[in-house]
Amino acid sequence: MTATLACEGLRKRYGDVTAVEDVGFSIAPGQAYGLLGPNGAGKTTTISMLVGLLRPDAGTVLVGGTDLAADPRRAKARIGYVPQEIALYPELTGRENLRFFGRLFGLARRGLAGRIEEVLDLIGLSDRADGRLDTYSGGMRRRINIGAALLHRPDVLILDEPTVGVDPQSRKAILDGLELLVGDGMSLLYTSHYMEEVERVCDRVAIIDHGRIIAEGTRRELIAMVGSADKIELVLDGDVEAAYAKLRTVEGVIEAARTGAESVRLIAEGGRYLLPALISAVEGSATVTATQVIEPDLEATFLHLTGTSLRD
Ligand SMILES: Nc1ncnc2c1ncn2[C@@H]1O[C@H](COP(=O)(O)OP(=O)(O)OP(=O)(O)O)[C@@H](O)[C@H]1O
Repeated sequence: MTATLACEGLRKRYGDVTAVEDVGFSIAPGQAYGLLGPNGAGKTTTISMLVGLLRPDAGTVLVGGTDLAADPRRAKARIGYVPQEIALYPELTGRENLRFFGRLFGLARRGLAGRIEEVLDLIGLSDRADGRLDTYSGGMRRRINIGAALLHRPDVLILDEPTVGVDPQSRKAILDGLELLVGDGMSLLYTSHYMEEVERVCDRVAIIDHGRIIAEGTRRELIAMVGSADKIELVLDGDVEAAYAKLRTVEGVIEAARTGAESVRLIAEGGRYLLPALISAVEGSATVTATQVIEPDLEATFLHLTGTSLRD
């Protein structure tokens, strides 16, 4: 099957700064692909090369099998690009802004009005379409950005950190809308430094750091890289020191630490299933008054691979 979007060996340097080095991945039709990395990791530079705004120093981009460098017109027609900011017209309504972009992109007048209504529905702004842009929240404006990128029915939608600076309500509307689009068969390239968004929206994820992809796979594959151990927090009432000594000996417990006068942290294989054994182990010394099992997530993978936290 031809990939909707594929790139290989992408490189971009700015003087001494290597912004992107040897970046490559492939997005199948209907796949939601996440590019996860901290600020400055090279996400925007990568996207700029994928959409033809920046010429790579090396590497190739294929959009639906068409080489972007050889036939940019044809390749770009299949891409919907949502940059971090686009200039919208504050004195025009949401609908008028979409009409403006539709004409700017060269869409035929015939059919445009109907397509605008479809897009307004997709981005959840049908009932506010006649409001002026300067009365919109930041999140509503971002949704108009997304709508503008969808007008020409692209095969792949590329979004550069679409929820930065967006209110929670719009954030939810954006993520819900993207899930619907993917459900309808659109491919997505989603970049973010919020791992919980990438975990929610994307089937496959590349972790990018210092311009390079350092890990790639399904969410499950990436999380498996940190191993299958869970973190368990226990709050105890009674002789905590004696209980702690007993907990350390329970089979499956890999590490144990006192984290407070009444609390203990354990790292254990299959932590969830170990809880009954832990609770009975401390019997006679203390009772467990609260438990929390924290399963590994992409944040843990990122920490494991880079030694730094995603949110710096
Ligand atoms: N025009 C430029 N000139 C010089 N250096 C640049 C330029 N654009 C980006 N860089 C550098 O390249 C690296 C990657 O930047 P990029 O904007 O692609 O990262 P990012 O992951 O998109 O981060 P952010 O979320 O902050 O935009 C950074 O070190 C940045 O300072």
